[in-house]
Amino acid sequence: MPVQSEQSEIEREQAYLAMLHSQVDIHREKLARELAEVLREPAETAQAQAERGAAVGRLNRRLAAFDAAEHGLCFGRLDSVDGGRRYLGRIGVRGAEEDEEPLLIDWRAPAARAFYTATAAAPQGVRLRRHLHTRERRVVRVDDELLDGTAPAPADMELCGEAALLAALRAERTGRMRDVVATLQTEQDRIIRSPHAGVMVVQGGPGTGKTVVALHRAAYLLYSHPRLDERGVLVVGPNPVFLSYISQVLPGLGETSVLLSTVGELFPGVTALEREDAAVAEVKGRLVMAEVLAAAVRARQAEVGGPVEVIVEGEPLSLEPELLIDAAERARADGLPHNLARPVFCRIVIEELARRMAGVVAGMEEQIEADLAGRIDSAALEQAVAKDLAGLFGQDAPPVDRHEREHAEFEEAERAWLKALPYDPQVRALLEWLWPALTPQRLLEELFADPRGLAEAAPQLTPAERELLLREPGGGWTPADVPLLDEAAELLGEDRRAERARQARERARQIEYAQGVLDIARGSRSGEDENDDEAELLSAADLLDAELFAGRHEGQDLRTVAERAAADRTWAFGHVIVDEAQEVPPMAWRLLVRRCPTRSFTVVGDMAQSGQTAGARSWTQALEPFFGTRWRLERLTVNYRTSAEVMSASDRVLTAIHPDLEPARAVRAGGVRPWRARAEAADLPARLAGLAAREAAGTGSVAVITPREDLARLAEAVRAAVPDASWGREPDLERRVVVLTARQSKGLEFDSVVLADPQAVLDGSSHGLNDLYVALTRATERLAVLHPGPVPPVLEHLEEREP
Ligand SMILES: Nc1ncnc2c1ncn2[C@@H]1O[C@H](COP(=O)(O)OP(=O)(O)OP(=O)(O)O)[C@@H](O)[C@H]1O
Repeated sequence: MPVQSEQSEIEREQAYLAMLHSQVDIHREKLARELAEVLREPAETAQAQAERGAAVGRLNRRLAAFDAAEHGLCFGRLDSVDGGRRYLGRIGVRGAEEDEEPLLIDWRAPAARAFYTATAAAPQGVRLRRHLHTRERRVVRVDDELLDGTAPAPADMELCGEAALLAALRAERTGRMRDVVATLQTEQDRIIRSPHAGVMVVQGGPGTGKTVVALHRAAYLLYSHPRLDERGVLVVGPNPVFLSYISQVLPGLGETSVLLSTVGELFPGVTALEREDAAVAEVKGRLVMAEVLAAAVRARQAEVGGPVEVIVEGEPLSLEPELLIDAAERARADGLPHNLARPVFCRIVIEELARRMAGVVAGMEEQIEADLAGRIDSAALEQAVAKDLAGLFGQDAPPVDRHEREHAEFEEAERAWLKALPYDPQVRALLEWLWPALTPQRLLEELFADPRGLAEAAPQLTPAERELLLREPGGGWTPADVPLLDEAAELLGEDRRAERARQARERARQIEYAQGVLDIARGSRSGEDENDDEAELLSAADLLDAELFAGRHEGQDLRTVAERAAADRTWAFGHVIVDEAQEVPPMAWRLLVRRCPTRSFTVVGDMAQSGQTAGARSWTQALEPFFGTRWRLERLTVNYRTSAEVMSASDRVLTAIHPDLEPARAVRAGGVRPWRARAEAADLPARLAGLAAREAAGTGSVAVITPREDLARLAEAVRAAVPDASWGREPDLERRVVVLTARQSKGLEFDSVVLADPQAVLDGSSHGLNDLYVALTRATERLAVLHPGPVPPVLEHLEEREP
């Protein structure tokens, strides 16, 4: 487009953008007023409170969407062959009149679709696609694409909005992923809008936009299924660094009903920060652990080797194993989890003990009677008793049936024991031993501290594998423990009676507090109500007020859906997105399926990037145990991140991992050629530091990727040259230079990558090739490899240079 006409087009679009922003400002103000009004209104019944909570949530979400659209509000325009024109943006904007055509169409609306799918070959009625590049509220450039057949046919792959896409891809990385609503590509759009309700798996090589697709799909689903807002979407990533990398994308799209989490953060109340050996985590992740835990719970249910004795009021009672086995079977009969079956078991045992105690007492009485009978003339005694009774009741004295009396006495004694025994310390100790009330934490700690118990619960594991699981209690939790805790929580169930009693006490306390507040308020009134009768009436009425007053402060849960979901282990999400899904072990899948009983999943990953020691080799192997064959596979084939040059540097590694996996096609060529250099082991830290400093002086972000064992030493060397460089458990991705391991770099990207000691990365784990592949494919522009020894054969083809 000639410069002058581009300028006038920019001005024209500027006017439209300014009008859109002023319209958004009006809508935003209206919403803020509505929100203030809702918050001001009293809500006294539970229903009113729930309605108010829902209204506040809805208004807050809409406000967040308006706020998020402040930047890049409008990014596209479609002109149709019939003269129609539509503007596209991050949100939909209506005009002042209800029936007016929308001023801006939400990118997720069906009417926006052609923006992502129209091509020169299949223009779908579109004549022109325009990308608007904006900075704050200003239009700075427009890119036009004519789809009327006048443009030359693309040489290889047809890109949608090529100029805008390439500009976005060339932009420097900031350490935070951005949304790409303006440049989504057709194959990505198809997956994002897929109506498939079940499990969708997206396989794609590095940089093909799997994370992009997953996050935009979450936004799309929340838009097209408004009810999903109430249940929220869970996005699971491999580690906190990755989550912080993607954390801005969905809020930037105005979506707040989303919880980003690692699997290790999904058990409220447990912070799983401990590290452990990959071999231990691998055993904990196996599906067989579900059986092991079930057996461990079973072993805590009256598994006794012989009769069990308990002394009640000095009386030794013995319970035979058959009786206990029978009681345990009856307690389990309804399929209740352990803690909920416990009261059933306890009741059966207490009934038995009460019967025995009543029998013991009756036996003692009989014995006394028998002893007396030996010494007293019983006929004379009965005569004397009859005479006494006649004296009391006249001739109507009730006849005495000895058996009936004994039976009634027995029953009464039994009832008394039924009441008393649950408080008897010996009985309580016995029941706690036979069928303890267990928390998931206690079950796991005790199991992993008990070699014999573990051997009995886990015969499927080898002694060496069981040895890996053993540890002292109290050592903290690891991420691999979390799915086990979750599994245990399901097997144990939660006896909520104590919690309900606590809530009742809490409510009584609130009412008492409210009453106190009202009393103080009343105390400041004039003395006119101080007539006794009236005071009596008042206090009853005030109690009602106090209840209402207390009620005002409960039930008003104004937390966001994500906050509520994060605090509730039993929260059922409307949809779950699993990124880097090739990393998810089977036990974690069980947990995730429980978090979404409707099994609505988007699963994205790349089998070639699996770092799991015993990871699955295929999606079928990974998913079949949980979803059977009920999942659909989609593929992404174009690599948007790395240049063709960087891609070809990693080709041989991919072939070594999976000869049958097709490498993704790089979207752009002509970048800097990757290179390698030999650096003697003793010189490696200094050489690496020098190279990092040189790269840092260039453009964009820099990652120095090191073998795990050498991270601290090499990171400190880099820091000596680049003091601002960040490394550690959660490095700051917004620093110019970040030092990390290949595992930590999963899912991330940097303008420049310097890889240190590839052979040590290869030797560092049984999945060394996969780790190396991940490391090489993080670079968008520049890639350099420093190798202390001979170069690994898979990297021999890189150009050799002086470092
Ligand atoms: N349509 C697009 N428009 C602009 N940028 C895109 C597009 N698709 C992907 N990208 C960019 O390509 C890069 C790689 O995307 P993403 O991280 O989603 O890939 P990935 O398949 O998850 O990669 P990996 O498996 O290596 O983690 C990101 O910078 C992303 O913003």
